[in-house]
Amino acid sequence: MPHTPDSRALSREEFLERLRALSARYWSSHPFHQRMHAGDLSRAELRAWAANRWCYQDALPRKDAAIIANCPVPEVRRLWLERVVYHDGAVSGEGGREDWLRLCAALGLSRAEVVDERHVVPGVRFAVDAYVTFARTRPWEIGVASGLTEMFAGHLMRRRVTDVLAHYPWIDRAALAYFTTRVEAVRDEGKVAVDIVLTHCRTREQQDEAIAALSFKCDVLWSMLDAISACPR
Ligand SMILES: O=C(O)c1cc(C(=O)O)c2c(n1)C(=O)C(=O)c1cc(C(=O)O)[nH]c1-2
Repeated sequence: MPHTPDSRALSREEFLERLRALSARYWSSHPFHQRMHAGDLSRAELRAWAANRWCYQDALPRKDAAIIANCPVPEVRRLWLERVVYHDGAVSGEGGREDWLRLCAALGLSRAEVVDERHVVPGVRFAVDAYVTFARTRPWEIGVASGLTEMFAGHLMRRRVTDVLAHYPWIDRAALAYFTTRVEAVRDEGKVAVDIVLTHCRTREQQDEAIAALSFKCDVLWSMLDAISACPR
């Protein structure tokens, strides 16, 4: 489809600047994460966090598959498929979901009680469902934009590994494989996703929708931690 240049469109630099400005609303500044990084969470709180975040981890490949299903661009579908394989693993027993379950096991949660989601609170389920529905129902490039919180995630994950090892000595490094592995992937995936959004959101309307999508995603993550914070300590 030929593009008519939009005179109101932001330059790549301005657009990127507007997206990056949303880092102020990222969940790194949520009080629950701040308590986690300061070593103030009880074992019960860490377990509630891991069991609830499982819901998010489990939804990611479905969210990414929804973006693929909506996307008419083969090069983007090929790139995006790597995300599904990353989380589900190339074979059974591998991948991000399995690494998350290993972290849960190290925190004292059985596989069965995580996978059946008995500990997942309604606010987390609502937030995660909203994220998957967003990817299913919005244009594919706007779905990609909603995942751009990954631009902010690398720094937070690196700090998480250091802070968790320092403050919760009963958790060993092997249990944190999800994060130690994910840090590298997020850096590369983040660059790919930013480039896709900057390239495919060309009109001012699309750019504004992409910024709103990233804002929505900040709300999804923040709401998850609000709901997790209300779990018994
Ligand atoms: O630990 C974190 O703080 C964190 C944050 C995010 C994020 O910002 O959405 C993701 C992840 N981790 C993550 O591990 C991950 O696989 C991931 C995928 C996505 C996404 O929206 O597609 N976000 C994130």
